[in-house]
Amino acid sequence: MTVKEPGNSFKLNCLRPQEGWRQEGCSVPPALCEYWFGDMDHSYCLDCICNPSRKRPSSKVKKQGKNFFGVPAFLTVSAQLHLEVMSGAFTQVFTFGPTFRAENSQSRRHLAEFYMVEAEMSFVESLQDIMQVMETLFKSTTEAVLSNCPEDVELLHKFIAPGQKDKLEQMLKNKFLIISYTEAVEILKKASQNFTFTPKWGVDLQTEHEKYLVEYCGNIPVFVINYPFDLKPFYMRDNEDEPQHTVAAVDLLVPGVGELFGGSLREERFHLLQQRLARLGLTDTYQWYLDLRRFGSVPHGGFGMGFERYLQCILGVHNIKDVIPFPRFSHSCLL
Ligand SMILES: NC(=O)C[C@H](N)C(=O)O
Repeated sequence: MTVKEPGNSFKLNCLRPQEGWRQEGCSVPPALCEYWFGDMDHSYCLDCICNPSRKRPSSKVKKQGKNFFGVPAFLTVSAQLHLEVMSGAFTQVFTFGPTFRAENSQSRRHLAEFYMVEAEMSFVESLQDIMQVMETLFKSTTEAVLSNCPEDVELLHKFIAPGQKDKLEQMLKNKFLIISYTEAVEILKKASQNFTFTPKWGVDLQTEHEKYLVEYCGNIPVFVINYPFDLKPFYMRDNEDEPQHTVAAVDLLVPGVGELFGGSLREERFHLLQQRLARLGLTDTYQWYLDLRRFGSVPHGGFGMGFERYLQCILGVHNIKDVIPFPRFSHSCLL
């Protein structure tokens, strides 16, 4: 392994297919499964990669020929909607599979193809319940990785991210913090730091904002909850509050990476979902989703966690392209 000065810009090509990847990269999926099957009693669902409709423009990674399926098909951006169907039958479900996003980004945190762990739980009525599962998933998986391959994690920490071990310990031993989106914007407005994007209620948090918030919170992972209604997708549950109208959404921001998990309570109320889809002109596309509510639904919610970002977070690897053997990103699909 070639070791360069910490802080320099380097590629971990040597690590990708060798020990680091095999030990950490490969020990995470079993650790995740152990958590879901063992402690949580979730059912594993395989999801499909080709879907007939797209939820957001970023799913346009590749448009399949119309003739093959008879309808235009797109690569999946999330298994969530299918997991919602399955959670109606099996109560608690999860999946772990490839996900595609056509973000035109060269950033150190984005890939066009990545893996996501997604979970959906029925009879969940508060964000608190979802955050509890996110926090235990993060902590128990990390503890399993640390106890299954301590030497390899130590080696990576020593040469790639000195100080990461202490940071990880802080994350594991402290309770994650919770702030609302509105509080987050207030904190950012009061910051002495000049941001490239001026923080403003109703506008998405940028990477620089997420970084500031995590540092402000003492480098402990922080849940940001209740985002503006107009910023979020149609399936998130309306908090029906005013004057600042929000939905029951939650993102978990972690040191060094920013957003690691995203989730929400889902809108299970037929009339509210129907109005929202109609306003967005999506009624026909999501008729099947609406039917899930039409014929009876239960309060439910879930989340997704980016697998490669999780590896970045626990190992302290700066660039996401260094935790995956064959990274795909805009204008790059090599090998
Ligand atoms: N399953 C989830 O809640 C993940 C969410 N659909 C996302 O795309 O981030």
